[in-house]
Amino acid sequence: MEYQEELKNLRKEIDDIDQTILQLLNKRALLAKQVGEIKKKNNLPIFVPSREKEIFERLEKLNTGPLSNDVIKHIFREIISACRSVEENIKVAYLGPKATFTHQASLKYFGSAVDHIPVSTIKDVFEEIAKKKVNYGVVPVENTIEGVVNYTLDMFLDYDLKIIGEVILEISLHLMSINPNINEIQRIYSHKFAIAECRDWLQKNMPNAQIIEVESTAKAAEMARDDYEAAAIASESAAIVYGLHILERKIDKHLYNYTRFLIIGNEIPQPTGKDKTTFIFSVKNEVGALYKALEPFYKNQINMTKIESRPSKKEAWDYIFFTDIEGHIHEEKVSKTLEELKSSVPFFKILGSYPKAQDV
Ligand SMILES: O=C(O)C(=O)C[C@]1(C(=O)O)C=C[C@@H](O)C=C1
Repeated sequence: MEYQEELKNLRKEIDDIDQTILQLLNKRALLAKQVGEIKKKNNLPIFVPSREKEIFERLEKLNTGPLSNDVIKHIFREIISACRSVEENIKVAYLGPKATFTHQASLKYFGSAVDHIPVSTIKDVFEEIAKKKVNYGVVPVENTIEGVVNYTLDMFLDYDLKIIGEVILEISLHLMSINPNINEIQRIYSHKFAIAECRDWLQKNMPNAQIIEVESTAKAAEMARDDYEAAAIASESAAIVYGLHILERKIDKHLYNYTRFLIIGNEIPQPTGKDKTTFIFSVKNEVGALYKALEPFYKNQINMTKIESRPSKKEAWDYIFFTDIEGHIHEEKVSKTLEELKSSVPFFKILGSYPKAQDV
């Protein structure tokens, strides 16, 4: 009986704390609203990734536990997302349908208090932003197993939009079905990347199943919901959204299966000290042209983290180089080096300077 009294007292203390948290959350939201009014008057963007990053880093330093930094980040992502939504209703288009990995990336980046709008193609994501129907967009750009999503890179040649951020997700692919018996599965639906990532497991464990490619892992889950003899390879959240049983977990069997997504918008975010700049350029078709173009980066000690070539689609055998470097365009060293490159090549364009993804 004594413990009941103790429980009652502890719960009373929790109730009091919840009340204080509730009052403070609303107080925080009202302050954000005032910040939002100043930003609107001065024509500044409502979403400020550099400020959000500063908040997460500060809290990480202040945190003494027992809650982990990951948990704190998760909670504050939602608090900031909710406060932002009091300032403005932000709309984000992502490569749908609901429960794709891109949807998860969008939730991870913006939190749940924005309008996450599914669209059918990567091109539609760019189109919605260009037409100002949404503020931002989320698209996949590369996977550690399957490589670059060329289609996303090509879109930057057709649209004058900026990369404002990136987010990295660990990919775990599961086999799922409305049918709890794996032995009755005749067909398996999934996206071509997911099928390739699970090929070893499929050959070994389900060699007779028919493999059917569809547009996304989420679409696969939706189709499996309506076909009792079928399974889908998709994410945990797709299993939840479409009400499927997970028959086998993590069939991709890759230790490092990550996908990087780009957040697309119109502005260049402020520097945070841990940024990345992405640009594209072409070179003349002559000996040493690429070597000469890249020399300023070596000379000025700027770390180039990626370079990817794609056909320009203007002339046969003419290429555009998609390049990532460390640093922000507002840093003098970076802007000077890029000026140097710009003056020596036939084509150059900045795609964005944005905070590096924190995890991984
Ligand atoms: O500091 C701001 O600019 C705010 O609008 C407040 C706030 C927050 O909730 O802390 C909300 C949205 C911004 O992206 C950054 C931070």
